[in-house]
Amino acid sequence: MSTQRFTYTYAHERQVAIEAVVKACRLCRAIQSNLTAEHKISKADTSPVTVADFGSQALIVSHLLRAFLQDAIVGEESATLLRQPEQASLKAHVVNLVNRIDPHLNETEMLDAIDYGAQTCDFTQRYWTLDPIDGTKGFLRGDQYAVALALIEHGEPVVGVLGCPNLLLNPAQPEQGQGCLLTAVKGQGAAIYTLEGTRTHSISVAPVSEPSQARFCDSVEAAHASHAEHAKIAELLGITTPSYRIDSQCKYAIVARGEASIYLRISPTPNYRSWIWDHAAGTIVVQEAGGKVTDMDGYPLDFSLGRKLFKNSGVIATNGLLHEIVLGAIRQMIKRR
Ligand SMILES: Nc1ncnc2c1ncn2[C@@H]1O[C@H](COP(=O)(O)OS(=O)(=O)O)[C@@H](OP(=O)(O)O)[C@H]1O
Ligand SMILES: [Mg+2]
Ligand SMILES: [Mg+2]
Ligand SMILES: [Mg+2]
Repeated sequence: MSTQRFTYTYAHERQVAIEAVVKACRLCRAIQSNLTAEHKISKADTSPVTVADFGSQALIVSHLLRAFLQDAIVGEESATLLRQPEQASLKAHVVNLVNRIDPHLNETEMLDAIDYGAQTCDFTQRYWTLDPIDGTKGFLRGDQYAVALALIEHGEPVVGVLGCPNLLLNPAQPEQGQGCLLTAVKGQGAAIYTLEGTRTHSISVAPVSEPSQARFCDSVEAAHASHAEHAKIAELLGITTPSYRIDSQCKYAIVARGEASIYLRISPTPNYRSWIWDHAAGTIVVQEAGGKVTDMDGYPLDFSLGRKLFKNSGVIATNGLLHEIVLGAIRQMIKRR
């Protein structure tokens, strides 16, 4: 008797996730091209949020739930601020923007969709995680940002979609213009899609094995990454080219398609633990493009513990070939601290 093993392909999950991110990118693009000072709102932790962050979360959560009614979704934002009576005009603004993309979503449904993402869940089981705008500071500056959505199963990403509205579709052919999606499914590789959701080509990391030839990337914001320590690591590796500073999970995107081979993220804040949505989609995109992602001690990122990567300090993404040597340089840098 022959036994056939059934391999789950996540085809439906990937398609629905792409559709959701396409919608959110349309909203974010429209807002970024008309940004004014009033778009910047400070959250309780003083980090910025905009109408686009709320609108993006509403569109993505509601789209996912139409297909996967039972699924848990963990997003960065909540509707608490929008529900305050004194924020009625802000709320109306978000409803108006969302309705330009999805006219069927009323105010109550929109607020409920945003808050659906603020719930907790069993992080050891299947759940989605969403950063409706990653790199909000970059978004506000008019620079790079990403819409990042991933499906997690048993603590690891199995599907990832990164919407990057300001990243060139194909750096080898800049005339094709700005805006792309990167997608990956566990065991199936990574690919680029247009911002409208059409597949264009598969991608892979750069085959660089000599560290001094590698280009590395890190955060624009000095508050998010220790630029001084990154410079020491680069020096230990013999890298003389300055880092490619780029906001958001676009850093994972450029490693995945070979424009850089190392992404360093050592926080300047001691004991800082990253949010899961800041790394889930980027991690699987880099891994499926042939690269490697770990924390600064070389351990895999563990997405099963809650809203943060509680067991991981720092994040290092490389083309794989350079991973061990980068971890070695980090150990040397730490010894000299
Ligand atoms: N102290 C500290 N250390 C490390 N990381 C931090 C820190 N503070 C904030 N954040 C998170 O950084 C997210 C965006 O950072 P990036 O470096 O990718 O973009 S940027 O260059 O800073 O714009 C940003 O994500 P968004 O809030 O989605 O924009 C934050 O979650
Ligand atoms: Mg934020
Ligand atoms: Mg983020
Ligand atoms: Mg965000």
